[in-house]
Amino acid sequence: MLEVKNLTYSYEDGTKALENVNIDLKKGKKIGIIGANGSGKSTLFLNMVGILKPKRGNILFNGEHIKYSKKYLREYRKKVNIVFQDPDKQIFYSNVYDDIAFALRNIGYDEEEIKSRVDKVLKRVGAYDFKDKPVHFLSYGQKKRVAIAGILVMDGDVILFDEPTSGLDPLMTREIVNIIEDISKDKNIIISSHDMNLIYEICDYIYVLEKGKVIKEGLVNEVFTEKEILERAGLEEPWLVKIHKKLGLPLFKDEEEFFSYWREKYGSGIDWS
Ligand SMILES: Nc1ncnc2c1ncn2[C@@H]1O[C@H](COP(=O)(O)OP(=O)(O)OP(=O)(O)O)[C@@H](O)[C@H]1O
Repeated sequence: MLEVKNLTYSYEDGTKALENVNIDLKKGKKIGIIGANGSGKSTLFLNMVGILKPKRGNILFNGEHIKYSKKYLREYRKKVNIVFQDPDKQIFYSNVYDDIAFALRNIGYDEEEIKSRVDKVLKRVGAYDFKDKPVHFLSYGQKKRVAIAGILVMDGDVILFDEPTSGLDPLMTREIVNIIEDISKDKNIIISSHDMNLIYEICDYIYVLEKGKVIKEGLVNEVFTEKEILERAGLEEPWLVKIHKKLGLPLFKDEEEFFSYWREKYGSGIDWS
């Protein structure tokens, strides 16, 4: 599994973007990295996938320090990969199918195997219907699905999502959330965002970044009830947390928790269906 140990990173111009950051993916299946603009989320992700190299500290995968040779990174990115915020950074081919097939062709799979794998991921992200379309005709949300499919087709272990819903309308946001939830059933995922509602809904363990430092980590319910920490990090409480607090209710993560609390307290007098 992936681990970040005492990571410090500074850019060429001297900006210290990360300082002594520790992240352990074993702590949750769906890890959230939250922080305001410029807090270091993207820098952290770029270090985790080996695009940037730590000035101090290490990235460990399955207990071993990652290496920075081309050969090592090619193998590493079959296991750990990133879906960038901007899908245009990720899509290189003018045709959807070819773009997703690219990595598999590079590895040397035969075309039959490639077709079966590509079709499978296209269906999984709801992009099968436009698989033969030129990429420049796709909407932003459709490109986002193609970018996710391009990573998913590698069938790795860990996927990092950098601001996965930024720039999407509510309907497309919901669809991307559903795709991420589905992917998280068989992969470890890590999501960076300043959308607290999204992180609250999806993630189980959270790290809060402020000016390159982790100022808090913990289970969702522990982190999101700490208003001062969120304010310090320049973030807002999720709307659901605000409502819980106003109503004096304990913090429920999902409908199931809410209904079982309600049934226990008030019996089954109300028909919620
Ligand atoms: N190439 C670069 N050269 C110099 N400084 C940089 C570079 N990229 C990022 N930074 C700086 O590093 C710090 C962390 O930036 P980073 O992009 O990692 O934050 P972020 O949390 O991802 O922000 P956002 O939410 O806006 O994407 C900021 O102060 C930023 O200005």
